[in-house]
Order: sequence, then structure tokens, then C-alpha cells
Amino acid sequence: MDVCVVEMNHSAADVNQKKSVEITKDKNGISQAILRNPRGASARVSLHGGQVLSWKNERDEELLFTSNKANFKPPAAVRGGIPICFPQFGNRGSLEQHGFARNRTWIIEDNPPPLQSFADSSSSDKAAFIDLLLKPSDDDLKIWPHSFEFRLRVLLSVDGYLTLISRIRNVNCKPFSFSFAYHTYFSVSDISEVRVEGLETLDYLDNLCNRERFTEQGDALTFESEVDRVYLSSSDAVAVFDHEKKRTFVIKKEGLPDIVVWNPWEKKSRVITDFGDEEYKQMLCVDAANIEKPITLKPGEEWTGRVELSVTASI
Ligand SMILES: O=P(O)(O)OC[C@H]1O[C@H](O)[C@H](O)[C@@H](O)[C@@H]1O
Repeated sequence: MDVCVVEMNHSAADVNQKKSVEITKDKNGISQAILRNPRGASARVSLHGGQVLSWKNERDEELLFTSNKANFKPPAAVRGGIPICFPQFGNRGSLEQHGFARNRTWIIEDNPPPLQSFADSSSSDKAAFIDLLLKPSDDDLKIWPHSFEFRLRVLLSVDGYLTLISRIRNVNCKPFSFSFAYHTYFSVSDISEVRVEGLETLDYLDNLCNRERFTEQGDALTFESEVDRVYLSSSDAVAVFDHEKKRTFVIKKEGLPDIVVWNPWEKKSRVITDFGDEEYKQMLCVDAANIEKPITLKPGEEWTGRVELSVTASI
């Protein structure tokens, strides 16, 4: 990777914060922010899509999946990491699949409006973080005629937790509605060794059955074929257990009632051009999302949706 260090101009008078964030360019010339914590964990966020492309623990192990066939050149969406789905999820609307936010170039915002502080480990005081901003272009307004400001903070805590906080403000003179997802590709050892807990007894919409509504019957979700579901109104914590890697991901969320679970399995993999045939084994998407009931913002209103990802060793 070609690295070109650019001086940041954070107004926050926090020297440690400045040291822990480096702005570089990738080999396609796209700016990216590298966040580091004192224990050696890191995260990499591309301005293309405002997309987290890497999250590593303190042993330098990658925790997110990115396809070997991913296309990193804009305006293609990058297959892996954490694409942002906004203002549409999937093909539930007239826009391109998953909306346009993941295909746009975001900017770094040096002085965003203050965020409410969180009392937990993701407190910005001790973390490395970057603030990004997306506003619609004139062309965007032609396909989605709603002025918005989308602020994304990506934050790596001292514990290595990765937190994404999205704030979407209506700066228009009429209301608008949108759907949203943090489309998170977790790296797993082998999908057949993975189970997801926290979804039991929930209703879900099955995208493989025309979004028909079913109720989850199992104690845990395991994988033997393609899964593409939107679990509705889940609790605010869901866990992904990876037996082989002895690793557990915990997804905690606020303002995001739904959870999408997706693995394309073998047959679907073959028709996705930026995805290797066998790569489905190494990934699982578990998205904190708001899909079933779109969010409506009146003029001047702001919505916040937050996800915190952590990883622990499991026995
Ligand atoms: O191929 P993409 O546009 O990135 O979408 C990848 C997947 O995203 C979500 O998980 C949807 O539920 C799936 O139906 C879709 O296949």
C-alpha cells in the first residue's frame, strides 16, 4: 500500500488523539484514515463509501472479511468491511441496491457538532476516532430529492472495540424517510463452525422466500445453506460464536431495531462477480439495521444509530 501521510487538522486539543489517527492514500489515490490504539489494535476507514475496510485486534489479526476479488475503484461498492446502506436497504425502493452512500466520496469533518458522550468504553475521550461527512450532490438530489447531512464517527477504543455512530439530519424543508444498515462482513474460520445467538424467538423476513415472515424456532442460528434474513426488533446485543477460531463477536446497537443475517453460500457466490467461489466459508454478514419501519425525519430533525463491535476469546 502506498502511504502518504497528511497532517490532520483536528481542532480537539487532544494530542494523543492526533497521534492515533493517520490520514493516508490507498493505491488508487483514495484517502483513508488509520486509527490505532495504544495496545496495537487498528482500524482503516476509506473515504470511498465512508467504509471501514479493516479492523484488527492487538495481535494484528483481521476481524473483518474483504473479498480477494473486491474492486476498490470508485464508484464500485467494495465487497467487504462495513458498507453503509443508506438511504435504502437492498432493492426496497427505487434507488440502486443498498442506496448510494456506499458509492460516494465522503469528506473528513474537523469540527463536527458535538456528540453526546457515552459512558462506556467507546467514550471518545480515550479513543482514536475520525469524523466523516456526506452531503448529497446535485446528481444525488435528482434521484433522491432530500437534503441531508450524514455524519459518521468511527471510533476505536482502548479495549479495541469498534464503534460507528451515524447522525443523519434533515436539512430540507419537507420530511423524508430512509432505511439504514451497517452491512458488517465478519471474518470467520468456516461458516459451518459458526452460530449466532440473540435471535431466538424473533420474527424475521426471509429474503429467499419473497420476504415472507417466519418465527425463529432454534436456540441459535447455524449455517448449512444460503441465509438472507431480516430479524425484526431484536434485543440490543447479538453474538457470533466462531468455534474454530475460539472467538466471539458481540454486536451492540442503539437506534437500530433489526438485524440482517446474510451468507450467500456456494451457488449465489458464483454469480457475484466480486466474490470468490469459496469465500462464502470465510464470511458472515450480521448488520445492525433499520429496515422494516423506515425512519422519518421532519425538517431539522436528526436520527442517531450506533453499533459497537467487540471481540473476545471464547472457550
Ligand atoms: O451484493 P450487495 O449489493 O452488496 O448485497 C449483498 C447482500 O446484502 C444484504 O445482506 C441483502 O440482504 C442480500 O440480499 C444481498 O445479497
